[in-house]
Amino acid sequence: MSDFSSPEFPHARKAAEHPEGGASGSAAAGREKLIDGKAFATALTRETAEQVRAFHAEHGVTPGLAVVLVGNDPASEVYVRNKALQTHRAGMRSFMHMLPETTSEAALLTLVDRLNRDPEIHGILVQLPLPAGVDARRVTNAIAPEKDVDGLGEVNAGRLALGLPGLVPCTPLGCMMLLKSAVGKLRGLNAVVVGASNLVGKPMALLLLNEGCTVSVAHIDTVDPQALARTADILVVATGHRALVTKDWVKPGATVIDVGITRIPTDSGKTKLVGDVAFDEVAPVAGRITPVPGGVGPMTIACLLRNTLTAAKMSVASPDVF
Ligand SMILES: Nc1nc(=O)c2c([nH]1)NC[C@@H]1CN(c3ccc(C(=O)N[C@@H](CCC(=O)O)C(=O)O)cc3)C=[N+]21
Ligand SMILES: [Mg+2]
Repeated sequence: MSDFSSPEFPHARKAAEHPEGGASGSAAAGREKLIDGKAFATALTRETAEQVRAFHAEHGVTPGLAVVLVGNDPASEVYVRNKALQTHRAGMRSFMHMLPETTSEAALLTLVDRLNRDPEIHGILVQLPLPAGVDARRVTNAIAPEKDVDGLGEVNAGRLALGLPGLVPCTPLGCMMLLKSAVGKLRGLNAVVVGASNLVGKPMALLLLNEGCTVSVAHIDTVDPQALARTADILVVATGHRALVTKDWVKPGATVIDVGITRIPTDSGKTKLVGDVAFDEVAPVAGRITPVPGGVGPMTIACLLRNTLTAAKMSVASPDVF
């Protein structure tokens, strides 16, 4: 069971001490500055796989994750591609529901209800965004709280706000693990979160607050987000605007976590992923920084698997949480 007020991150040391495990990003930045999310995620998933084996040996249960993808949003497809691979790598079962763009809200609610009742499924994730005309809040909230591995339903979101144990949204959880690994003690530090989405910005701010940071959130109506960002010891950027954060936004020595993923075309006619941070100019100023790709993205998936295992454990333990 994860605990918002004192999460334990057993691999923090491992990943921090072995940052050479295949991160991308600018070599000029100095590899010691890079926070290697990919290596950290690999270690975390390896540990999850071990726990899945032990859990199966004890209870005869294999954790199962259902993913519902409606339409063909490119960001969601990146996620699905990596997720299916990792789920099997962790020894879990994966149930994929790829539905057409025209799927109705009623059909989605019926599917979620069926998944809620299915004893082989311990985690349910409905990929966002959902098509216009579908009430995403209604669908997300229909997921049973004990299977809500995205942590986006009202029960888990409320528990996070109250500092109680629950299922924590995967991307913010992954960011917290990377921060603990890179920074160590967070208590008393100034943290600025740029972006206030329900998926990342808001839960991120709450996790940082629960760790004793002084937290500010910059959003679309913030008058001078750059000046606010410059006060940050910890800067988390999750806006979806590529290269928004330039070196003038960053206090020297700050730890920078880049949650953005935008796919852009390259000169050679291929595509590549870029973040919300102008990496090449920010990296020399920052104390530590996550690359894109190879930073937060892999951690999101590793945390989804970890949450699915947590949900499976709760299903056999008659939890007092929900
Ligand atoms: N309900 C819901 N929950 C989500 O968490 C959610 C979602 N919907 N919809 C889509 C976004 C996007 N997202 C990603 C997660 C990992 C990578 C990822 O693995 N990134 C690799 C990609 C490498 C590559 O393919 O090139 C990296 O950054 O290194 C990407 C994107 C989760 N999302
Ligand atoms: Mg929980």
